[in-house]
Amino acid sequence: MHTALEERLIRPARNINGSLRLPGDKSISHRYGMLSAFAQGTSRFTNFSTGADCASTLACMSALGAIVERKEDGVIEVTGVGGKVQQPTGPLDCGNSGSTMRMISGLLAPQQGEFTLIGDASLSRRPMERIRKPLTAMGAKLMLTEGHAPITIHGAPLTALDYTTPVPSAQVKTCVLLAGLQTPGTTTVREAVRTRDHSELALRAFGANIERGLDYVSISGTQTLSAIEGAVPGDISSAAFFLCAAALFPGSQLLLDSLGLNPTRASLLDVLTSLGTQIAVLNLEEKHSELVGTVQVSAPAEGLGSTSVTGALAAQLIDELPVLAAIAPYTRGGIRIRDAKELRVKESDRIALVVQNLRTMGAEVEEFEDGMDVPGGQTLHGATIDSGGDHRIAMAFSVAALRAEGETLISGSESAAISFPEFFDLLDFIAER
Ligand SMILES: O=C(O)C1=C[C@@H](OP(=O)(O)O)[C@@H](O)[C@H](O)C1
Ligand SMILES: C=C(OP(=O)(O)O)C(=O)O
Repeated sequence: MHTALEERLIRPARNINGSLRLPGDKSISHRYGMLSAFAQGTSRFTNFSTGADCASTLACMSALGAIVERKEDGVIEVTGVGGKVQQPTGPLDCGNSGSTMRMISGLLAPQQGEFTLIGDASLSRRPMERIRKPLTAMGAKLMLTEGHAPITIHGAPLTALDYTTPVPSAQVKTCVLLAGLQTPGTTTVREAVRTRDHSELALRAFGANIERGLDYVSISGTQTLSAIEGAVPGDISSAAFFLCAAALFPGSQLLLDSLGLNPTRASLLDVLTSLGTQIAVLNLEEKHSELVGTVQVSAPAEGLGSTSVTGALAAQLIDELPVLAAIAPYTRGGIRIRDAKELRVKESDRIALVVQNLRTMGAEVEEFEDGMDVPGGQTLHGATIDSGGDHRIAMAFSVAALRAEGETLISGSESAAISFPEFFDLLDFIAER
């Protein structure tokens, strides 16, 4: 089936002003959705992610026997299967969501039954060998299609594993932990760069026993999870678009409340600070061990400076790099990004698409295998942006468009709904024209 791409016109803005509360974090919602569906009892969440990716997770978990009820005001209730999933009647459709496919594979590998996981064209191009390897080492019977989806799993009892992840990936870490949860003995995941730790925090919240050190996390099997109630913190990766937009306009004032500020996710605030943006964090509290707070941003009168994102920082900021690169031409000194090769295997090749779209808007940019150099002090013009069906590219260039000369058309703008369906309405709300 071929569906026409939607186009969205973005006009330049004069300023960014406003106060917002954002929908729930996508990464946390995936984990709460998956774990509550697997646990014993009924869980209840407010501010669950409104994105299509988390809807894919919930749909897969329903097909596996969980009862998912959507109440008013973004509340969802999930009654779990109590540790044993049902055999689904057809393939589990993970849509566009790498998180869903990789994490559910770990959950299902030790379960009884046969499961097929499929995804859309973009997800079917993404690397899955990274989960096949550790799961196979645990004894799982898991077949890929030339390294990709569709994935077929013949569930079987597994043996515990001590695994060092070759690429920084919280999805792979979670996949192994979810298999370890159901496997006798202790399963350990070691990582050179500490990736987002929502799974560790969520597993604990659901009652699992997890041990962790600076560079490892261990889970002992077999454990039963119990239902929880909670509020999902606002999504900082969605907030990134508005934080970067505000940083572009001296005189802007943006306040985001109930925002997730987990230290493994909040490095963007440090990077924006290093560029000269003033950021205040207020009302910090913890919800199921996740830090939540209010963030107030205002841009420097003299414009943004320059910065370099490399090493562990690049891995921790991986989802925010497209928007950082998209605002880089408007800084005074430019932004250098390296060690971000993983960007090439996301929903699109995000290095290639960012470079292509920056050039379409008239920017000078140098592409590297693992990043890019974007010089500062540039003037961009409006253009037609190819989002490649990638939500973060569509939203990143909507932000770049706010400071461009002339209007910009975002082609494939509907992809924003993968993580942030409210994006364009909220952008209109805070952008003064
Ligand atoms: O665990 C998660 O929720 C995610 C981990 C990251 O992917 P990788 O695990 O592939 O690095 C990130 O890019 C993705 O948006 C969400
Ligand atoms: C890479 C992303 O998600 P996923 O891997 O779950 O598709 C993303 O949201 O930017």
